[in-house]
Amino acid sequence: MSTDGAALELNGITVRAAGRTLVADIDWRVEYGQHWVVLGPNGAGKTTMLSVAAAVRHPTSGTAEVLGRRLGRVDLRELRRHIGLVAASQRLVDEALLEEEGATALTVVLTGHTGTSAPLWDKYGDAERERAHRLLADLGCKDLGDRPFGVCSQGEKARVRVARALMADPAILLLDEPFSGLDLPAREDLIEALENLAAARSDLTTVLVTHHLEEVPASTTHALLMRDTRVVVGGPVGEVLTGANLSDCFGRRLLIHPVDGRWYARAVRL
Ligand SMILES: Nc1ncnc2c1ncn2[C@@H]1O[C@H](COP(=O)(O)OP(=O)(O)OP(=O)(O)O)[C@@H](O)[C@H]1O
Repeated sequence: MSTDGAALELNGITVRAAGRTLVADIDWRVEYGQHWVVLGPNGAGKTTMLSVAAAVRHPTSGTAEVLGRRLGRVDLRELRRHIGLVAASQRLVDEALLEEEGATALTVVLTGHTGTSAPLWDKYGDAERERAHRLLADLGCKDLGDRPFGVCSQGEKARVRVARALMADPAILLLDEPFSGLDLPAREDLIEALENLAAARSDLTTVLVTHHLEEVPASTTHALLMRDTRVVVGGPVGEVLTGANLSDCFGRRLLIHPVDGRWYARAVRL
């Protein structure tokens, strides 16, 4: 896949459903190799916007180009092969099936190669198995290969999901609230794994949707803040993650503390 132009370019996109506007007039450009975080209150439109970026839904108006392909003019299934997506909405069906079958963590990662919710064994040779093992190791869970996915902890599952999304060697990795339900050590392990991934694969583009500033990896290069269906501000992370911008975005006076490349937030008590 060519890496000319932007990894993602949304021009004036609006998404409407059931008589409501879910996102309105969004302009957003993500260059290859950038690592974005998208923050904003519940219902701001983050997941809706990410579903356009993931080539899962079309905008109602405006244009969306993902990896240089214009949505509406390309085969979405083919395009999705180049997009790694980790999102609760997309995982429910797949994972229930895999857990029922007693699939191991390695098998779950292998299914990322075929983009299927069941393993297609004749498609996985030694090279794919080696790659799946390597990805598990890269995500800090090299000993999990033989463990049934169903018994893995929430933190282990979260990292296996990222390994699965990377199995098809995507050009862009989209993560929608990958930290939800994780305890503090599991969250920190996943953040470290994402930072290591960014360091190891300089060509990979990532977009992370999260609710918590504490979950923004130090490898993040850019931030987009959303509120009420719209973008409040987007740009280099150091310029965007300020107390003034986040207070504006969340509608509360917030203080932001950058520490060692990470960020912490708290409300100002009146
Ligand atoms: N298919 C749909 N039909 C009607 N309303 C929808 C649909 N999908 C989403 N919405 C609504 O659109 C708004 C934006 O939803 P979205 O999931 O994009 O927000 P979000 O910023 O990701 O929120 P959260 O942080 O709570 O996950 C919400 O009010 C949601 O209820």
